[in-house]
Amino acid sequence: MKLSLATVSIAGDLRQKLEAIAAAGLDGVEIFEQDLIASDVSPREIGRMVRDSGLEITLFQPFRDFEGLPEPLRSRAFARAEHKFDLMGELGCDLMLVCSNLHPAARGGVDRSAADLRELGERAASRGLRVGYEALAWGRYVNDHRDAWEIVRRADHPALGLVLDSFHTLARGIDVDTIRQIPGDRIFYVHLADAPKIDMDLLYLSRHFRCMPLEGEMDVVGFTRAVLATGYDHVFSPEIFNDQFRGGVAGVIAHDGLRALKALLDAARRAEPDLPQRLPVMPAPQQVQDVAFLEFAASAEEEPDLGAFLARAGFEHAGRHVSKSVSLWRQGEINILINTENKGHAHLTWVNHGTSVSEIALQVPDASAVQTRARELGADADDATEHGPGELAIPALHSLGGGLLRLLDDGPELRRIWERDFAVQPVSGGAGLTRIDHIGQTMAYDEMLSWSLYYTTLFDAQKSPIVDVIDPGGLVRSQAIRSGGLRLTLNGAENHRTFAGRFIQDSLGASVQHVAFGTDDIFATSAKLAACGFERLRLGANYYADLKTRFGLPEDLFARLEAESILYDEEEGGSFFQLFSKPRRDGLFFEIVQRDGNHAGYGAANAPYRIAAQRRVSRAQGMPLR
Ligand SMILES: O=C(O)c1ccc(O)c(O)c1
Ligand SMILES: [Mg+2]
Repeated sequence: MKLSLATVSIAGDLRQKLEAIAAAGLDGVEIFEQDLIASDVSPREIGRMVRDSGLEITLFQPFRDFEGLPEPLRSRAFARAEHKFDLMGELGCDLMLVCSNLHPAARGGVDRSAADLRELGERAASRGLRVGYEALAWGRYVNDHRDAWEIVRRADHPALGLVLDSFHTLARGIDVDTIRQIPGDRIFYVHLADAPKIDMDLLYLSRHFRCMPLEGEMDVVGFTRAVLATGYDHVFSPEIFNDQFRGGVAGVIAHDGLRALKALLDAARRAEPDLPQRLPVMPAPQQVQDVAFLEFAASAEEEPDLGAFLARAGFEHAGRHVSKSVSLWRQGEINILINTENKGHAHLTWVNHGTSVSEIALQVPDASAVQTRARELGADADDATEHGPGELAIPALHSLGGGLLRLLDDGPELRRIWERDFAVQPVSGGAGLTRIDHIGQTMAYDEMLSWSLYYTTLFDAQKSPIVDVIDPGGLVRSQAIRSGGLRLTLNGAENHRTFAGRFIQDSLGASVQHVAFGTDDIFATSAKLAACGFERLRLGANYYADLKTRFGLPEDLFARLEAESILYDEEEGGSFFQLFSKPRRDGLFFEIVQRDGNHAGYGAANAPYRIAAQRRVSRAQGMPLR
């Protein structure tokens, strides 16, 4: 089995694309014709470049508008194909994709198409080449893999096979199990792509919104299982037409491609253990149990200010690291570290991003198995575990954006972290914050899919549909991910005029912008916070005027919400209370939430009003927001 990537999936000129695909560790590359024609490198030289970088060319594509044409178009199509066969000889590629015809003059008819493709197969075979036929979801006569297969079956030529593409099958809602009846050796190639569930013209959806397998909402695992069940064991190749990918960082997207492929094959193997192929073996994805701690990187000068921000939220100083300049702040089950070391990862984070979250530590069932899975999925885990003599070696991984994920478990070593690495003193109850409810990470919108892929492939996690949040400066898209006790909200900012976008610009890259803490009694917490000097974000009167009529809240409850600037939301599962701190000058803020019943949301309906209020505060503090 070979893992490949189509050049159309990433940004750059052909040379840059090949470098990125090779560096990501894929086995092969599929040359999209436009990339070749646009290049000033000769086909022979391209072939050499590919092989020199350790890759092979898995496919040349697409050859369009071929089958079912009347003369003289038919003869011209064959002449065009012969020219492409010459080119493939120079490239050193033996498989060409023919996609189903869109030409207005094309005629239907299974036998006519089968005859044309049979002849093309014969001509290809005479040069030692092969042809694969793919049904485009918007093909004029052929738009279903079952019809494409019937044509290939009737053409009955060894050099002609079928190309399957998860997008075309899944976007049309075709039962993937129909693939299981196709003999595996008649499938010549498999394209993989996912997409969000948006109801729109399929050609437009395909050309702009495809994404890597597992990044969207289609059942690409079911598709892949059906393909594997046929015995197919050749190439799997993401072919992603995506507006963000075209302008993204090629190396990152190529890396995502490999990660998506490996996680996809792993998911298929777990769902269907009897599959005949040798598939990548890695530890199972685990559910996170809890957030064990968060570490902020700061300078010694800035530590008092951050400490005061924590103290105003009810945190108490609870001890220090035995050998490093790291202080521990506690409340309920929550542990927050402030690291002011002048070397190591935290220091680097501070140098690059200023005061910001440098590590997220997660409690998992088996930390070293998570680290192994991450490595198998291409995460860098080697130099991440910094520790002094006599201190615990806590497994860690580099996550995206330069942060570290630290992994703790209940094994005999790691469960001793607080007694071994810290001198801890007891604290009182603070303001009643019990645990970290969720962590809000802000990134550029075009990086958001990479982040969600990272978390959802590493852990046993579910993602919620993306919601649009309107900031007066632009759109921010928000994606919630949950794995057991870990809830994340990824906020993708489209520009730097939004509150989130401004934060990315100021911190020079993606980072944690907010931490939400849970309480069991928002009003008791609110009173205690007031006593601690918590600076709460004030919502406008218009918000409360609307809230009053939105839900039938009792008068006294509503009055308290308004007086204490607590936001409210409701869904079938229960109610949700939110209270925000004013943002710091750097844009970081805290949120306090109470979930009643099974409320699983994040107050998306309130987000635009909260953001507008935050912008007012930040502008008053001198942050240059329009
Ligand atoms: O959008 C297209 O035209 C196109 C071309 C080739 C493919 O393999 C495909 O899936 C789509
Ligand atoms: Mg395709």
